[in-house]
Amino acid sequence: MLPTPALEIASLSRRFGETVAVRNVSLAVDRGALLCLAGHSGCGKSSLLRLIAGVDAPDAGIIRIDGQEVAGPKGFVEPEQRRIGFVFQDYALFPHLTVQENVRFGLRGMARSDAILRAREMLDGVGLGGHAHRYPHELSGGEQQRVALARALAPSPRLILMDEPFSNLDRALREGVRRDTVSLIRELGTTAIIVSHDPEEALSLGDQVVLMRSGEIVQSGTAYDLYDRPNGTYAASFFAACNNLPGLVTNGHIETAIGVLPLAGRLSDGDRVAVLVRPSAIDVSPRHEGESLAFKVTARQMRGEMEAVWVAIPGLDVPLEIRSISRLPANVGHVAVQMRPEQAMIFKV
Ligand SMILES: Nc1ncnc2c1ncn2[C@@H]1O[C@H](COP(=O)(O)OP(=O)(O)OP(=O)(O)O)[C@@H](O)[C@H]1O
Repeated sequence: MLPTPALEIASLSRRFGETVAVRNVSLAVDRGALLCLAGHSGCGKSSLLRLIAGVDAPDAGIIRIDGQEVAGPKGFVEPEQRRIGFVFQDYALFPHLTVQENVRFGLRGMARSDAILRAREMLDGVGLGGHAHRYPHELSGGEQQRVALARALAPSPRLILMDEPFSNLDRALREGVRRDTVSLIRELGTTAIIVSHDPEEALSLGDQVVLMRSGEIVQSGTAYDLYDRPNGTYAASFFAACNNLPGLVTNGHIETAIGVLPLAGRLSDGDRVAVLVRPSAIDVSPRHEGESLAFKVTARQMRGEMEAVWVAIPGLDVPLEIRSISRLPANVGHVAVQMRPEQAMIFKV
């Protein structure tokens, strides 16, 4: 028999007037797994998190935690009874309580001496053992985030929910805090759901990534599934900018403005397709004007590790964007471009 998932959601919906914030969402998260909920602002990520936490109730559908129905036809389990930890975007620390008291707040009901020991253990775990008696305003943003994490994890929740937990940190700090957070969650074996609108963060964080749009799940899978095998143009473009080339199936292959691709999937002559190619999946090399397959460079931008190059392609409305790690000569005016066929994503239109 398969193990019971830590969280199971079936056909969940929540509507606010005309707006359907969550529409027929179903998903399962294995115990100890980390799921990242990704999507643009307003797609329903926070609404879904609130339903799981129990601070809001669904109009339809079922939520089960460790096999126990917490929302659905059998009734509704109050948030305090769900044993869920929550880390808010702004951390929501109590300003008048010390760091240790903030962590102990999550341990109401435990004997005082045990709570102090547990708070100390958690603060050591997030590297803040020496800051126990400080107040939140005496901490940096990264330290406040770690206190919020320690507070949420201290009561050993069945599930931890984190709403954009890294978005208030500056870029230099974010990656380190992200790594430490994930390693602590993994060490404790806690099942976690992290909301992010940042595509790179979503790909790097979770065992499982769920992409939402207008309250619905667009695609769910590993980061590799979503990035390498998106199920449509929306998922392909969400995780990285793509060039969108119109293609036509002709004589058993796909013709585009920058070359021909072998036929993939169930397509036949005359079918129109969208060929999505990431800027990094196109090779570029110098050519002389007038040579066959020489395209004009319209702009270049040095980005350090790579260079962004835009190239005018006859038949395309917008210049083709290429990101190249090999250097082009400073005075290059025309280039040849070559897309890597295995990295082209083809969708019937
Ligand atoms: N209490 C509410 N009353 C009315 N509409 C709501 C309410 N909560 C959410 N919505 C609407 O539901 C939709 C989903 O909102 P939600 O906050 O879940 O999105 P989100 O993906 O978390 O966005 P963000 O990343 O900006 O936080 C939005 O259109 C929002 O305006």
